[in-house]
Amino acid sequence: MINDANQKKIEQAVKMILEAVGEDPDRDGLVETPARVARMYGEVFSSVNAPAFDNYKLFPVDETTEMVLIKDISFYSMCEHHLLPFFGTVDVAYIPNHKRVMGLSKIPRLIDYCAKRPNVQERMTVNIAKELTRILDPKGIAVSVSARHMCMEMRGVEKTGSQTETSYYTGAFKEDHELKQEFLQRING
Ligand SMILES: Nc1nc2c(ncn2[C@@H]2O[C@H](COP(=O)(O)OP(=O)(O)OP(=O)(O)O)[C@@H](O)[C@H]2O)c(=O)[nH]1
Ligand SMILES: [Zn+2]
Repeated sequence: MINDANQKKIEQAVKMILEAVGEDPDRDGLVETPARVARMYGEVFSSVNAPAFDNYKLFPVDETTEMVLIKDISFYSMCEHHLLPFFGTVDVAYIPNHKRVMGLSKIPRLIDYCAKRPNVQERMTVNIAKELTRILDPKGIAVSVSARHMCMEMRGVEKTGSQTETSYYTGAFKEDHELKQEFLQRING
């Protein structure tokens, strides 16, 4: 959450950027832009210095419950090198432990929590697994992230539509080749 002082700080910075690129920050279309950008940064960076993610509920299950897989969860984040968006989908699987599972909607919420800060895709991928480990202590986690990076598309190397894929495995997914293959088959098939 951005407080009033920081909102003003961003507004001043955006005004300076507009001036530096040769724009007139006082023209009609731009006059409210610094304030809008400050509010927007408040949204897309809302996890910076936020308290640990605690918006979840755990539910009891039988100990034989197997892989819980949620596919194609959309996310939007910002690359920390250029402050341009990278966005795509996350597939997450875990093997429950301690006879408990997490409320399903809380996994996309956790992904948003991990996404709403300046990021690199690799670190976001690992962070999702770390948060799930903290909350659930599962027998294993698999996280696969596929994303488009605007810093590679609209500038720089300009490779439109290229996808960056990252993954991270813990516990049973790391040790059990068949389980990892099952995860990959289910997310790709
Ligand atoms: N590993 C990783 N790299 C990223 C990510 N997002 C952006 N990058 C890269 O960060 C690098 C920054 O490299 P620099 O050479 O300092 O920046 P640059 O001069 O703007 O580089 P170009 O993008 O090649 O023009 C670039 O290669 C980006 O593609 C990410 O999530 N993970
Ligand atoms: Zn970038």
